[in-house]
Amino acid sequence: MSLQPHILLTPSQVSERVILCGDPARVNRIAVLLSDVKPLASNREFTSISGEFHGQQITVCSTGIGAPSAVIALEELVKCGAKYLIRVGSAGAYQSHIGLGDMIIAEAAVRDDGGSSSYAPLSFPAVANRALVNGLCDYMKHQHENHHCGVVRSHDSFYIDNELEVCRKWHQLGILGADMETAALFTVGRLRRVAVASVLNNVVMYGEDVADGINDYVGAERAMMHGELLAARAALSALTAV
Ligand SMILES: O=P(O)(O)O[C@H]1O[C@H](CO)[C@@H](O)[C@H]1O
Ligand SMILES: O=c1cc[nH]c(=O)[nH]1
Repeated sequence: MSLQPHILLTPSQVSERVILCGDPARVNRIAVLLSDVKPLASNREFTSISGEFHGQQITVCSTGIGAPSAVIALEELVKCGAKYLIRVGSAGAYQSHIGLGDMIIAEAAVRDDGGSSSYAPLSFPAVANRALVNGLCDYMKHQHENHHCGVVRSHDSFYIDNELEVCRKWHQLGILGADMETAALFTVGRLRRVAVASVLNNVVMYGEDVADGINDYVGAERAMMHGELLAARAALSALTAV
């Protein structure tokens, strides 16, 4: 099969187990957890490497911001043979008990994004793969790290005028936090018959607690960097357990 037009990868370069992350810079931060790391490609928002973890080949690929580019990456990776994919992302919390650097493990996602709607009506649920979710939760329990399993919301906009109102609505409905890609990845992954999960590092406290976060800026920064690596470790553990 030919070179994929956006990720610039061929099937021989992609393993069955894949970590997806939004930020291209995160790819190299995740690389420290792998051995035998090889840079693969870098085009637009899609930066990729391969490496090994506990004897398994792993591909790490960034997806940029938002559902459209995340789904392009997913589709092209699946064409190259990816079968198990975990998003290692960041989120903003919708609940005040979720601290900075805490893990949010998405069991399902509210489809407030446009990307997933191009594929399926809103009545189609965005649900994670159960085996991968169990793997992520098992890892967190084993490490005694703060983690929260439940439903997240994926959206398309950061700067809408009624942001506070929207956050309050989803807070009241018990949604754990927000990102921009999880719902589309779950929806399209399900349609393409591949296993997808998402583990999100909380980088924004829920509204009422923002002042506390700013007062402890250094502590907050440390917690979030710890959270990013913790999410990646959990993803590697879950990917190599399936
Ligand atoms: O940290 P990443 O993976 O980029 O994810 C989150 O950060 C970006 C917004 O700043 C969005 O892509 C959102 O989903
Ligand atoms: O508040 C946030 C932080 C990261 N990603 C989001 O979508 N929202």
